[in-house]
Amino acid sequence: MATTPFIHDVPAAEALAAWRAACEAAGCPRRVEAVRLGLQEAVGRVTAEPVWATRSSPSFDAAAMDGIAIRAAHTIGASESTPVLLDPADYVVVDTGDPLPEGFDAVVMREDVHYDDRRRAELRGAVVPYQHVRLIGEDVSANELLLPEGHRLRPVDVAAAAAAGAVDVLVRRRPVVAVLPTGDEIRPVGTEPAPGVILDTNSLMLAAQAEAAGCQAWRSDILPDDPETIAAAVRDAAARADLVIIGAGSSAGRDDHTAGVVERLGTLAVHGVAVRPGHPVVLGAVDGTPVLGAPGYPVSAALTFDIFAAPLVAALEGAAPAEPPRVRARLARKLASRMGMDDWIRVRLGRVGGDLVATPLPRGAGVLTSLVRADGLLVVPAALEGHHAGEEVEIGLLRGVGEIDRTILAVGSHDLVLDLAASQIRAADPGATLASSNVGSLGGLVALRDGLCHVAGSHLLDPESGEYTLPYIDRVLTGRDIAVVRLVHREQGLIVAAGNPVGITGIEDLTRPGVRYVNRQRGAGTRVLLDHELCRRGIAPESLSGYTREEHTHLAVAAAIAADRVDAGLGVLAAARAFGLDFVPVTREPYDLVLAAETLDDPITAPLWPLLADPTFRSAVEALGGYGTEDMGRRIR
Ligand SMILES: Nc1nc2c(c(=O)[nH]1)N[C@H]1C(S)=C(S)[C@@H](COP(=O)(O)OP(=O)(O)OC[C@H]3O[C@@H](n4cnc5c(N)ncnc54)[C@H](O)[C@@H]3O)O[C@H]1N2
Ligand code: MOO
Repeated sequence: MATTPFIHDVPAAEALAAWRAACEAAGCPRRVEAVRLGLQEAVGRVTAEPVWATRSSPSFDAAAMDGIAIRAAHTIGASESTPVLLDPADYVVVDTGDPLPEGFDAVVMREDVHYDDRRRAELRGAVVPYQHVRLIGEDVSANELLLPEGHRLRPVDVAAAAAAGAVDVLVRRRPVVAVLPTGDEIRPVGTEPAPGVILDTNSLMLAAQAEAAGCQAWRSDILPDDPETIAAAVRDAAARADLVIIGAGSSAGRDDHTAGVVERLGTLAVHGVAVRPGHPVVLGAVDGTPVLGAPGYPVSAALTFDIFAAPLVAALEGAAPAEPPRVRARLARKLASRMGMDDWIRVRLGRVGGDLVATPLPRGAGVLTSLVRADGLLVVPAALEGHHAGEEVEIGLLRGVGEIDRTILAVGSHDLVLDLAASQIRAADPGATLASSNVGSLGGLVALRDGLCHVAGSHLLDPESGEYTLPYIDRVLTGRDIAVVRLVHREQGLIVAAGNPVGITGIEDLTRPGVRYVNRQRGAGTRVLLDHELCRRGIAPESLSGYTREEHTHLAVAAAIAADRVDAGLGVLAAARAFGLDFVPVTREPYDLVLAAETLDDPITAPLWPLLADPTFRSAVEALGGYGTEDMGRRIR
């Protein structure tokens, strides 16, 4: 196939099939070689031939209980009122696992045997033949098929194989995966960050993904964006590996050489798939070895491995690729998706009122934490424009349902105290999780109304009454039995660069020419607060340069100031401190947790309440700066 000036959008399944066909045509081996391994080394490997039992297990009739071996016929007619007495010659004391003595056909548990003073055994019930006897071959019989070919061995499999007479098994060797990071801007992990420097986090991840998929992985040095160097490295790797992964350079930039190199050295089967993230993927073969060009963005790289590399290496081992368990969940909010591309959406999951709820995480291909925090993956197929809020969707699980069922979903305004609480809850109970997602205070109350979270974090000022949050509850959650638990009081103010170089002294200064402001998103309590402060002073929002520029968290506001993209933003003192910035106080406000009253007694939220009463936690919160914990945990409604 000829290279096009730009990449195609081949559907994922078609791309995989085209890659397979190209690999076959290029003479890539269908399977890696088989090796014989001792059972203790074979777990995780895939069988290269069936395992037949050469021995029965048990290999003799065995007592299944501690007690006595008897002849069942001797007990006919025995009952509570007409017990049978067996002479010592008519029974043999046996322990679990002992061979059944010759001529005996049943075992009676010692609990059911009474002896008289002449050591006669009294039995108060009839016994059927082979009671408590494990017959020859009960587990497995000689000549039975124990494990088929293409089976990934688990601990139970090797134990059963050993019991059935095996000492070793013929399995596929681990496929070898070579990872070749490329890019002039890429530096090894551990290098000091500087503008333009990107740490090579992808090769760490891709190699680990390969190992987790059962392969042996190695990484080359980071290669410069030079086609000759990359070509030489690919040839070298192709000679030594079963799959070569070239990191980055997959797209259409001036320094993107992956597709060109693959085409020049061998076959370029696919460049560009209808998958996002992962769009510019390169699939081909060089010198009889499959080659995958993984896009540079970390989420794209990770998903590309799962979608394309994992099935390929599983096929090399002769096994089916691992499939995540699937569940159905309700979507917490509307999800738009571009037609023509499979959209891989990372989601958080939690169980609210019996239903699993999926909250989409940030979608950027560079937002690796979206995969870190994800409980599952939702694929919006190319044919769909997205999903409605509340629609039931299918999710591939990345975490156990048990853990998900113990996740407190906090949705609403972001506060650092929630992050601290999340880490403390996990430290105290490894099975419990607090997951907070930030949609602003109002968004949190709406999510609570719609049954999409357990707890909403809110600090919404009602300008008319001067009260926080409660008036909004009456409006948004009308008629519901709602509890409000105070979390903290906190200092809100203007975050400014260290040393306050622009000389901001208060809200009025935000209108000064040249002062660049960064706002919070609509529905965020901090934005409501700004609007209130502007209104009180008769300042029009349009007179702030940057009123429409939005960030979604206090920390993101602080980060923008630290990077000198803007001069000021309203936020909490703790966020200013976290970035070593200055702070001009504006007000002190309460931040509350809003929840359905019945949720107070829900076992899911149980880990939260003792934490709020814990003096150590309170001191840790105060140490963040700008927080008052005097009312922490007090129910104010
Ligand atoms: N004009 C277009 N530009 C881009 C397109 C497009 O269709 N047209 N596609 C975008 C998409 S989608 C993706 S995905 C990326 C793919 O980029 P490349 O594979 O060419 O990779 P680079 O441009 O070299 O890097 C992208 C990004 O990833 C970082 N990176 C690279 N290597 C590593 C590594 N080992 N560890 C961590 N991060 C890495 C790199 O520094 C860049 O930030 O292209 C878009 N552009
Ligand atoms: O397709 Mo790219 O891989 O979205 O980021």
